[in-house]
Amino acid sequence: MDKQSKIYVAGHRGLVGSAIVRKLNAAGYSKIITRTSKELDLRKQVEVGVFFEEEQPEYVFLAAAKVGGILANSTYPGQFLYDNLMIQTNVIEAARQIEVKKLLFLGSTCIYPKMAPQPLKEEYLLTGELESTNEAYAIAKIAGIKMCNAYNKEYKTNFISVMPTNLYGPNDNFDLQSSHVLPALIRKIHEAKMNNESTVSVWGSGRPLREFLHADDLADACVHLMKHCDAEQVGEFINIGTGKEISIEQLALLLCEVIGYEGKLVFDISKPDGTPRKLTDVSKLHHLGWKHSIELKEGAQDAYSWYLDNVIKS
Ligand SMILES: NC(=O)C1=CN([C@@H]2O[C@H](COP(=O)(O)OP(=O)(O)OC[C@H]3O[C@@H](n4cnc5c(N)ncnc54)[C@H](OP(=O)(O)O)[C@@H]3O)[C@@H](O)[C@H]2O)C=CC1
Ligand SMILES: C[C@H]1O[C@H](OP(=O)(O)OP(=O)(O)OC[C@H]2O[C@@H](n3cnc4c(=O)[nH]c(N)nc43)[C@H](O)[C@@H]2O)[C@@H](O)[C@@H](O)C1=O
Repeated sequence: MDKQSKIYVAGHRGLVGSAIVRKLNAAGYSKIITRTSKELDLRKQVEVGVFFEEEQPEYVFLAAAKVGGILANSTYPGQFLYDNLMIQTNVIEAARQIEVKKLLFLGSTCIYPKMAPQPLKEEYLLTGELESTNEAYAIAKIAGIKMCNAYNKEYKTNFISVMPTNLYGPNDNFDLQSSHVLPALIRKIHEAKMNNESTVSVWGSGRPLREFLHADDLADACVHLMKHCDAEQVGEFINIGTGKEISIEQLALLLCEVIGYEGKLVFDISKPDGTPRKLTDVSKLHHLGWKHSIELKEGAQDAYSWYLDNVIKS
């Protein structure tokens, strides 16, 4: 991939897609193609095919998807399955038809079995029952991995699949019903502080462990892999993470410190905990020459600053 390559970033307005566009712009890539979901609904196969025929991208970052936290995933499994299957299937097939040089597909570490050994190694895929709260989404993502690998085998494409851990950063989703835990807690703790509330509600027991990677780090890893690692080096897919975990309770306490809130945490056990742990084994990623650089405390401060500058002040 060189600075004149035609690069399509699907989902460019999202948490991941916008980070990838920022990273590519900063590195001097000048031919970046984007479309909003209003301009191009990637669930529509014919429209996707016409777009690829007309634009002829050479590289594709597939960061468009229907994405949400534990409550959204467990409430709308049909939409999560349908939208993600349609989006990824249409884009991967259209990329094959016009012989895109390379495509990077974004999955998620929710693809692993609920009780898989930790840290999660890539070979643990499909070795056990999935976590029920996001099974539909996980099945879609597993189908995407299998499709990229099937196309590499049959059509000799160069399609790589990456499985990031939980992400956060600029352009995250702060809607309290559909978001992930970190942006939800930033908003809830900030609002508790502004409204002088004595408590803030944390869903579940607070005991689950999660790993958090800043979207700018993820974007850096995606560009690194797109530039330097082909399908045979990546293998079936590759984890992207920090290899470090924290409990939800400790995350909430860290965010209270970052935001300057001194009230109490109240745990709402009517909400699901989800999978108890999903810590990535990142040895394969390190072996391919990439390691994260943004630690959680620094990243959380950056995410809160972005929230203040772009959500509160807007
Ligand atoms: N957030 C996280 O914690 C994690 C995310 N991932 C993966 O990273 C990828 C991106 O996630 P994230 O950036 O968080 O998601 P966001 O919800 O922030 O962004 C998703 C993007 O997809 C686009 N999109 C959704 N539906 C359609 C559609 N029908 N047609 C065209 N575009 C569509 C949206 O476009 P528009 O804005 O124009 O509507 C949006 O920009 C996903 O594959 C997700 O599975 C993996 C692990 C963790
Ligand atoms: C990236 C990954 O993200 C999803 O999996 P998840 O990690 O379980 O998602 P989550 O971030 O929503 O929750 C993590 C933990 O945090 C707790 N929690 C506390 N308080 C809030 C809260 O206010 N909101 C949310 N959402 N969770 C909260 C919550 O109860 C749970 O124990 C997949 O659906 C899928 O999208 C996927 O791939």
